[in-house]
Amino acid sequence: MVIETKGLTFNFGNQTVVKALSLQVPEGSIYGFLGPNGAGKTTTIKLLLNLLQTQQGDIKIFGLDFKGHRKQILAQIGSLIEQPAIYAHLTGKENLLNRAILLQIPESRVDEMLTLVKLTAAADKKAGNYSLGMKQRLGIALAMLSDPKLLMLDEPTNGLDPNGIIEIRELLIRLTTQHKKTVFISSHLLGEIERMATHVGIINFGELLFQGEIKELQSISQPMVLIETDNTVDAANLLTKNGYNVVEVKNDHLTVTYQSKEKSAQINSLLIQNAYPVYSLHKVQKDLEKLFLDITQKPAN
Ligand SMILES: Nc1ncnc2c1ncn2[C@@H]1O[C@H](COP(=O)(O)OP(=O)(O)OP(=O)(O)O)[C@@H](O)[C@H]1O
Repeated sequence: MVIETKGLTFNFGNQTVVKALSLQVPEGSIYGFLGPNGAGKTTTIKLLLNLLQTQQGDIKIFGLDFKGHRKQILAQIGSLIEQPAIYAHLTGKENLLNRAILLQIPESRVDEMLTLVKLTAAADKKAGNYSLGMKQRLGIALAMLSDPKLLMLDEPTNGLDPNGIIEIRELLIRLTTQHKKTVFISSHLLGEIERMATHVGIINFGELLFQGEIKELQSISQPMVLIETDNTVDAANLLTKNGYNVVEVKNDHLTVTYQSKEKSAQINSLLIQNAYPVYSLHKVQKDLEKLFLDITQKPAN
């Protein structure tokens, strides 16, 4: 594991904003850290970067205990929290050169980073004139300059247009697949994360509600059978009497929990034998957006 926390807890005054968090971020993953606004994502990232002092629990990064290996660990993490620290009056390239000199990194890395984030053509433009998406990419280039193993990004696509979002997504996928990095990215948008993440952690009110591979999240969403018919209330009664779990009754359709394809065929026969016309019958997977809402709509304690 690249990041492993146990019982990580943090309070602001008497408000517990991170509750006994046990994160497991595998090497080479894009780990999407999902949660609505105020869930505790930024606080968690700040704890992982030692920008906030851990009050309770343990953090291991690269297999090393944070306590005792702080410097060694932080030297291998690149991060982008809120706005990137960019000098608006300097060009993109000058911003990178400045940082390279400061960190005693060979200047050749600057051109490599410009290529990586696809800013070569805009290298000599003032960074103040960059679009938001270009600024974010320059921020990622700055974070990657020292060639860290782990990149931590706090809502890097906030405020970006769809093209800007796609560019960041492609960049992060390149970083993990071609450059063997691990990316930890927070977001409140599931749709955005599911297109790139390999692993997901879902946090709400400081608590981890789900953690696993993206496909596990998809598989825990129960599929349904949607049936288009008439007299839906009566049809629903018939199905219920025959042991089917009807979850929704609308004017023109019914939704029943999916069990198997044979059971779906039996539903079809049963309705037809009882003179309910079946205009259509198909299996639907609950989309992740809906699943995310279901998981996070847990009331606060
Ligand atoms: N410096 C602070 N002092 C007191 N409370 C704070 C402070 N920073 C954050 N909080 C509170 O901690 C909780 C978690 O905030 P945090 O910023 O970690 O959430 P988040 O998931 O990153 O949300 P967002 O997407 O809105 O940034 C919120 O209730 C917030 O109001």
